[in-house]
Amino acid sequence: MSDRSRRHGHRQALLPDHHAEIAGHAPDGNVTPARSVVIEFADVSVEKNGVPILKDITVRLSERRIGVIGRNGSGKSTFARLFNGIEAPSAGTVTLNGVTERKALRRHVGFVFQNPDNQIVYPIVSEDLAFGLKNLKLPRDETQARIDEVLARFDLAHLRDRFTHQLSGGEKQMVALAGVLVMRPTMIVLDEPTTLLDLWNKRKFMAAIDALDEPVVVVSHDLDLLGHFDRVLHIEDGSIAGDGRPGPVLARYVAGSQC
Ligand SMILES: Nc1ncnc2c1ncn2[C@@H]1O[C@H](COP(=O)(O)OP(=O)(O)OP(=O)(O)O)[C@@H](O)[C@H]1O
Repeated sequence: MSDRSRRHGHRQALLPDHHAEIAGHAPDGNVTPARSVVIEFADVSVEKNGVPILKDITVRLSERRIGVIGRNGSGKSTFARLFNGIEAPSAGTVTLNGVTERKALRRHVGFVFQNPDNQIVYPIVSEDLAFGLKNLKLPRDETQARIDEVLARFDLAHLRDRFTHQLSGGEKQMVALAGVLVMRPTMIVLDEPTTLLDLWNKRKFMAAIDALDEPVVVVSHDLDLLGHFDRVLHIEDGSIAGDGRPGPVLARYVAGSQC
């Protein structure tokens, strides 16, 4: 399997069956009030080539907006990738509302990468959005309705028939997010999603994130993005060094960075 197809696996794998039951989307696709989403890491460690990357992480997350901060190489991306099973724990378990199997986690957790070029596969926006839906074998009308809905939701209808390679960085990141949302995931994890965006697109993208009903986990070095979140985790050297409301966690993190 190529790197690219591995990266896209999560989009293909998002299927509606269990998702309907967890996220509160009725089988006909209509959204009902979501019941709470709880993800639990129990004694989770990740080791690569004998190097401990994450060390015995135990945490229970149920907030709607969770930020993850930490120094370069501290283990944030590895932590983020565990949510939807792109990464496997070497020890311990990750459980989302009772679901632990990695393939099943992929069905429930959408993942947005830092660089949308790693996420967008097809040359036309509407084709790209249809890509993950193909596996669902939905009637054509339903596929088109979902695409129209997600484009309308983010004011992107004008991009429907555009070449993806001609989009601006901000437009690409919005299309990448739409490609995840069209699969109606239970929750969404974003790994440094605004790094490539200018100030305007960053604000627009984060406004879109704030508007989501789905629970969201955002890994970011941009502390301004996380100030209004419900909870922030500070990862340091593979462990959770800070956890709580953004104010105190971010303040301690900033204080710790002073030379
Ligand atoms: N296959 C591997 N073998 C050994 N070490 C690895 C391997 N893959 C990743 N690492 C190390 O794991 C650590 C954590 O990586 P990770 O990408 O999770 O960090 P991060 O906090 O997201 O960093 P950044 O902010 O720079 O993106 C890094 O030190 C990285 O070099």
